[in-house]
Amino acid sequence: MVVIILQYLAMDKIEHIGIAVSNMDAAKATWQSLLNTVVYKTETVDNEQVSTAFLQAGPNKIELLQGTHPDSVIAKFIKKKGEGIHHIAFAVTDIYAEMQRLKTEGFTLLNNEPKNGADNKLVCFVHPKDVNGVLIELCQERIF
Ligand SMILES: CC[C@H](C(=O)O)C(=O)SCCNC(=O)CCNC(=O)[C@H](O)C(C)(C)COP(=O)(O)OP(=O)(O)OC[C@H]1O[C@@H](n2cnc3c(N)ncnc32)[C@H](O)[C@@H]1OP(=O)(O)O
Ligand SMILES: [Co+2]
Repeated sequence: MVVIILQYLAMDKIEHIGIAVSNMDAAKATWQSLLNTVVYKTETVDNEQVSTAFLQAGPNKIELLQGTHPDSVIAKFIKKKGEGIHHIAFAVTDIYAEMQRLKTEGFTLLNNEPKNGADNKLVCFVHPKDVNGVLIELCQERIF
């Protein structure tokens, strides 16, 4: 029983890798050519000031992100570090329980409550300063 509970409170798999891009149309063409596939979903997430485009590579997903405002997190990131890998997102079964677990483990969460993400997810972010410089996103499927 303990094993099942521990499994429940864990990161299930890498849900997507977020890539910050400055020109979405050019980036979509690049990644479609690289992966020999087509973007399966585009979505603007206003509360994050980002437009996103998703591509599937086997069981894995690439999320292209472009800022929709000069002050957006993505625009700031590109200004500072240029285009590139922005975050790694993990799928979780219970984002509330996982957030609580990470807090007790001493990780800094960037939002106290899960927020609506792209691709029908509830999301939360973990500060890169606590994870060897890597921004981490937790994703739980939104049921409704
Ligand atoms: C939700 C839609 C979609 C989805 O999948 O559903 C998304 O993934 S949206 C993705 C965009 N949204 C976010 O990233 C939200 C969480 N991010 C933040 O809150 C900020 O970006 C934060 C706190 C990580 C950094 O913001 P801040 O204002 O502090 O910017 P600074 O430039 O001052 O950065 C401080 C410090 O962190 C380093 N940094 C910033 N971004 C990243 C990153 N993506 N990966 C690694 N490190 C990052 C930055 O270089 C600074 O480090 P320093 O050593 O002080 O220079
Ligand atoms: Co993401």
